[in-house]
Amino acid sequence: MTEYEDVVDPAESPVSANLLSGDGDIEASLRPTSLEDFIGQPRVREQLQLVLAGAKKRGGTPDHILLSGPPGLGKTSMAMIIAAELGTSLRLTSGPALERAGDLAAMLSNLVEGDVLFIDEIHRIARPAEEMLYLAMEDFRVDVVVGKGPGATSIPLEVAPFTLVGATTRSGALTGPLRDRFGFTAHMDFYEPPELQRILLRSAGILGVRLGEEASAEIAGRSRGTPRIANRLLRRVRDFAEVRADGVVTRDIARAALAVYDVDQLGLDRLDRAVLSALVRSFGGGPVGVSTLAVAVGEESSTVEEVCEPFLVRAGLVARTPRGRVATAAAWEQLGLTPPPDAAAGGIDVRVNEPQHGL
Ligand SMILES: Nc1ncnc2c1ncn2[C@@H]1O[C@H](COP(=O)(O)OP(=O)(O)OP(=O)(O)O)[C@@H](O)[C@H]1O
Ligand SMILES: [Mg+2]
Repeated sequence: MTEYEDVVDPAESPVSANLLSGDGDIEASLRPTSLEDFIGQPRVREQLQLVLAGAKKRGGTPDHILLSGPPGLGKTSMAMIIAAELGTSLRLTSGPALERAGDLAAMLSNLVEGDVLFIDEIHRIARPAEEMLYLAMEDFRVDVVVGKGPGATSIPLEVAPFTLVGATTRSGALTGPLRDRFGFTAHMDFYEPPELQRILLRSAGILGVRLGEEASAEIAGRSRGTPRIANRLLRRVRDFAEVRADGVVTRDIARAALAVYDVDQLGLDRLDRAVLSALVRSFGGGPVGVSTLAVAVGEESSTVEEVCEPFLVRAGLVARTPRGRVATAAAWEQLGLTPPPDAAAGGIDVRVNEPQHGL
């Protein structure tokens, strides 16, 4: 599919479409490559800097690091930066790819001392591989089982000291033993508009887009706190500016382009609005379970839970309660409806099964 087809396809939303996947080469070219270069997440950056500098000073490998947060906030970029800062190589795999323990054993036995092993979507790792990972993380060895039944023997195998970097959009879905083996957890949070603005201006520089200050603020405000969305909107706005104007992205051009793509003032796209609308109109504002909501909008429950919901909660439109998801008064107003007198206020986030954890 060419860029142009991508642009005119009305079924594609630039916001949630492919949010869980990347955008290939362009995305790669926009990745920050050092901690210095990484915009936003000041706490995470400072904490990581200490973890890495401490390990370097001791001449050892740093503790295993877990990066958690919604999609598109820079977890993969950060994993690459960790390896770059350590001056080592990054071996990349993902939870779903590690279906059998043997897949992981092969990966682990190929590691060279100091390597960073990056496991994306680590919450989706299969149980046998996960159990092998415990041992590898703690003792830098694995037991490879050879044969079946009573004749099976387990052969211990040394693993070179490495640093595991795990990324997850659902840290609550990680088992306790796995979570406990990470020495440091970095919680990536949504970005503030001024940070997104800096990211946009940086990306525009790399892509050669003439982006004005006001236009960058306009796009930043509608990027749902997410750099990947900011970069994607920038590319869509650029198309608009090049096709319908002289290529310069002014605030008015940005506004007109975003209107074409159905991205509203809050940055909500069609799927977000469908979720809100189902919650309010079909379920009277809730409480309703996330899987029921997903069925109502014809989406995967994981997409609704990991892509839409974190931002709707953060925007104060949806509250998570132990009994299910509830529309806040702001959600009713967003849809142009009068909230019922008992509508929830924003900012409520009571999660029952997701333990909060730090170090
Ligand atoms: N702090 C940042 N500064 C500049 N660009 C960033 C930053 N964080 C992310 N990006 C941009 O956003 C894009 C998405 O980042 P990345 O792939 O690292 O996210 P992710 O958290 O791994 O997402 P997912 O959970 O979907 O895998 C990158 O291509 C990069 O260009
Ligand atoms: Mg990623």
